[in-house]
Amino acid sequence: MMNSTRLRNLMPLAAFAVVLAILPQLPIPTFWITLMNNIGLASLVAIGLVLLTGVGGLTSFGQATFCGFGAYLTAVLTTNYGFSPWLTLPLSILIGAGVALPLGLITVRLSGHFLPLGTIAWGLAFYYLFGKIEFLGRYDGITAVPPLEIAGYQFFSSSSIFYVIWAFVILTVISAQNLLSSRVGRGIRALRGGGQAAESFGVNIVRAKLIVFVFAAAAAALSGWLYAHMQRSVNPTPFGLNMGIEYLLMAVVGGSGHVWGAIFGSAIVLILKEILQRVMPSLIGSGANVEMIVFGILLVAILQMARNGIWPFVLRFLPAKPPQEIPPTDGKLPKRTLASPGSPLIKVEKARKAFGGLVAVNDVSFEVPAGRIVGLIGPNGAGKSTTFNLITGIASLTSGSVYYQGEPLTGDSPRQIARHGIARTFQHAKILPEMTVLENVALGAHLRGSAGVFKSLLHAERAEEATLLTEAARQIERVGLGGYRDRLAGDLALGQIRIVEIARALAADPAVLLLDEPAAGLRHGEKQELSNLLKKLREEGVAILLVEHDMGFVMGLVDHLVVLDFGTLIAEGKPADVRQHPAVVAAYLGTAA
Ligand SMILES: Nc1ncnc2c1ncn2[C@@H]1O[C@H](COP(=O)(O)OP(=O)(O)OP(=O)(O)O)[C@@H](O)[C@H]1O
Repeated sequence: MMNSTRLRNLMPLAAFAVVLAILPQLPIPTFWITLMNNIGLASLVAIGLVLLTGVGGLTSFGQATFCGFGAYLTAVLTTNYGFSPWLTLPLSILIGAGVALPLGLITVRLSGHFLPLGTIAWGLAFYYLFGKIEFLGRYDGITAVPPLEIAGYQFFSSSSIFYVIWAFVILTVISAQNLLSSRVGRGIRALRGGGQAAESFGVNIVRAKLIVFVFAAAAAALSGWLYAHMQRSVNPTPFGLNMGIEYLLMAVVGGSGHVWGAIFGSAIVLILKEILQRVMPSLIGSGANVEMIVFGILLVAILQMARNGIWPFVLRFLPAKPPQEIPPTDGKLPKRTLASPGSPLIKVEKARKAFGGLVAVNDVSFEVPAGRIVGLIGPNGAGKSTTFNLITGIASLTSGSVYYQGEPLTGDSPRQIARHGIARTFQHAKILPEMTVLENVALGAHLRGSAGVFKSLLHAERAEEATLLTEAARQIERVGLGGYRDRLAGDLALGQIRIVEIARALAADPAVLLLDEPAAGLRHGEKQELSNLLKKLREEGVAILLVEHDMGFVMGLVDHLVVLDFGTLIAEGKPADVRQHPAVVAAYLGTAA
């Protein structure tokens, strides 16, 4: 059964499909239909780029190459070997994805400007490769590619292939939206925030990047396949670096974070180019190629006015998205059996972290037992957050060990550590501001779901997704933010954002909770509620490690205190004893004690 949110989400798509269906029937010059076809082909590539660049944060100038693989494959197989184009359709998509996989494995790990440079390199290399191979007709390419055909009907005319192209665009929009709104998609969307929070909740960052990379390449290869059968010839020119740059421009102008922005951006860029190519020569005289200069200036002006592209601007005039409806479910998520209170869960043994000459954590040892709250305190720069990062695998130990139930965690990635049920919040909150509170918290439950990319593309994971969202909503209620469930997380006050982080950690069904300054920015009453929640979690058997500067909050809550100063453990024990400790009074508590 389709829920009403999903029905409402499908309405614009349905309206768009109806307009498209009518369009070729109207007395429109063929020229405009051909332009629409080109917009459709470009939209496919740009939708891939929205996922890759806008959502995943990976810039690629090389998408035209994947169009080339799709186009050349079908051109060769249909002309030389008599394959049916419908048979080459999956093969073209597969070759795009197949080439993207090793290329992605090499390039997505590159950070900063190396990735865009890498995409430029392959964009150039493959253009020359296509042009040099005898078998591919060198720079002349391959001609006499057959048109698409169904039951004897050949899609020769612009207005007939129009339907095929736009049917594929709509299918690609649906699958892109399905992917983005799934568990896998939340992991992909979290890449923009740097990925650290996502990794701490079990998202495989490299895999998430590869998924968008392969999706974008497959969409581009599909565009190439359609191009070959629309044009009925292929040569290297449309698959070079110039086109790669133009596709990226389309995604950025449209609004690179939005699937609809891709279609919008493709339309703006191609229509603008077309109009300028017609108008400018008659205004200035032909031969000077002035239209490209004006085109460039106009695009820069558009981006100056709308930095995030034009689609977000259009969205302001459209009705606001309705709150996400969670379909009723009686599905259950796996739940962890917690260890008996008092049994040691986390053991930090002679943990040491040196940043060059600075020893941030100096051979520190302590334990965090199940059903206990341990406070980790110390002056600014004492090494508390670094200790957190050592336990959760974000920073690597210089020496020493961290154990979970006697098992060493040393060398494990944050993702592997999260699997044990070790969940955390961050000192500098790492929420995803453009995702709702519900989506942010659902990211915490990532490891409790298992649906993969194919199920997500087809939206066949709806039962599991409903249980994940129900769990996220339950945790949001639990921390008292029920009224903010559908708000964008970035719109919340800092104190509330910290509480969202706690809800996200709780959605992971944690055995150990590491909270980095959770009370910062909270009002008195809110601190009281947080304190009650943490006490309740302790009763349930959760082990809590708490870094906090608010001594009133810490003293009334923790069972055991560990005090660091300049990276060294200077005292530990019951709060009442530790606050009397001369070294602690001298180093940290002073008059606050
Ligand atoms: N990535 C890093 N590179 C170099 N030095 C670092 C790095 N991270 C932390 N440090 C240094 O290590 C020391 C401990 O920092 P840490 O953030 O762990 O302290 P803290 O006790 O959490 O302090 P605060 O209460 O101010 O957050 C500081 O001197 C800090 O400057």
